[in-house]
Amino acid sequence: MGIDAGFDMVPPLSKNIVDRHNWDQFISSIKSLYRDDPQVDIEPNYILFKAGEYPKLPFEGHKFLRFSSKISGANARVTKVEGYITVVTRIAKSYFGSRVRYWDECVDQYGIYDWSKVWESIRSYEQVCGAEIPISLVPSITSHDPISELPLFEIENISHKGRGLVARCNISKGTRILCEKPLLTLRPMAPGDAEKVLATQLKALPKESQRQFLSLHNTKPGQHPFTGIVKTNALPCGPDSPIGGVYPTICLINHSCIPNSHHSWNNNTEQETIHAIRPIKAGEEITISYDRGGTSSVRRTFLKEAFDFDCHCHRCSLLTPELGASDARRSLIQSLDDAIGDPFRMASRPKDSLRDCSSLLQALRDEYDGCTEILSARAYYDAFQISIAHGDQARASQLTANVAVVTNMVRNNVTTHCEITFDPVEPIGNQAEEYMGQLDDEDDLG
Ligand SMILES: C[S@@+](CC[C@H](N)C(=O)[O-])C[C@H]1O[C@@H](n2cnc3c(N)ncnc32)[C@H](O)[C@@H]1O
Repeated sequence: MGIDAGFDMVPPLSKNIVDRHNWDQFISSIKSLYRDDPQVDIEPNYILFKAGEYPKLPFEGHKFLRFSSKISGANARVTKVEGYITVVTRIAKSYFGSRVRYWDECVDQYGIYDWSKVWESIRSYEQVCGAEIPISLVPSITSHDPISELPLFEIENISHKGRGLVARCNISKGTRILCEKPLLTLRPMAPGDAEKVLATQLKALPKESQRQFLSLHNTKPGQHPFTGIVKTNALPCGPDSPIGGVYPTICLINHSCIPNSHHSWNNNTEQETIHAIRPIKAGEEITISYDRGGTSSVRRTFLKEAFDFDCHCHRCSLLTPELGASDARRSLIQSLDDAIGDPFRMASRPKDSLRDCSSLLQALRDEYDGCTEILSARAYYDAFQISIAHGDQARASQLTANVAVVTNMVRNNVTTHCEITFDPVEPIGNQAEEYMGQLDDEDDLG
């Protein structure tokens, strides 16, 4: 008997690249913190804390459920196991946030997992899982022209932009153009540290992958060349992920403020995927968006500061009157989006909020030449939420057809979503939009 304390990882980590990356960083921090501590041993498969009940941290994060020990009794007092638990918990929280559930039986808190499961997980630390295929050796999947069996694109020099991908044949909307595993991934850190980490990662790659990485564009060559390549090319591994991935072919795709393709991270396959979001003609450049929207001056400033280039896309190359008209539409989109996001307005004036959703959809269509499924996703979702919040089941159910298609997009974030299927679904809408438009005074909403 005795009193236990520790933390559980809830839910457990998976084998995906993001979890693996975070766990590796966490283990490195623990190793360096306790490098000179004679009571902490680095065993072949885990870190062993020789205190209390000798808790362990495995090198394979997906096996981990609990870090704990009895914290009462002579043994524990002598070996200060409580201190290890406190410090390891704090560091784990900095990497995994609320997934780390601290518990302490002294104050009637108990772990989430059954002890039988925990013991089973600890026993599994002894065996190492089969070696994983290094990311860089997994080939990319490139869609092919069904007639010629050649890839759908070629790499060409593009005026003012360096290299880029150009469609070899007509590509229809929804086509998966390319799918790649990252050559390497990196989380934000000081440039000096990043350079060292990247040098180590690069060294471990096969020669061909090293060559691919080093051949990528670098807007900031100089003191930190590897970091410069990552800054110029990395795409986030998932919505809002701090981890960036660098890809041999996807990183050759240039930016456009009216892109014809979309990039998304698939957490299950750990691949970045490029889909056509509008029909692309043979000879047309394949482009994605690096920016966050806004008027041309906002985009220009962002692209210069974040990526150090002046945009030469079709939209930014328009003459003043057309560019001015585009900027006016972008400002309208921004103000409608802000108004829809106002929770007080949504609660007190739902009809106005729904009208804004409808106007936003129209403004998006005007600005993006009719191809707005991705950007429209949130507008439909917001309209659905407003209707549901006000008990308007009829309108909400009209919107569900749209929401069914778009929730996937919204759930995965409208800007960098994953796992979106671009089946040739009739754009969400027409019926639901008409229904949203019927906002007359007799309407029972609000
Ligand atoms: C990820 S790389 C794209 C591939 C690059 N063009 C190459 O030659 O390797 C990003 C760089 O491409 C160029 N680029 C991308 N989109 C551009 C655009 N719309 N206008 C001008 N340059 C662009 C910029 O130099 C930018 O730093």
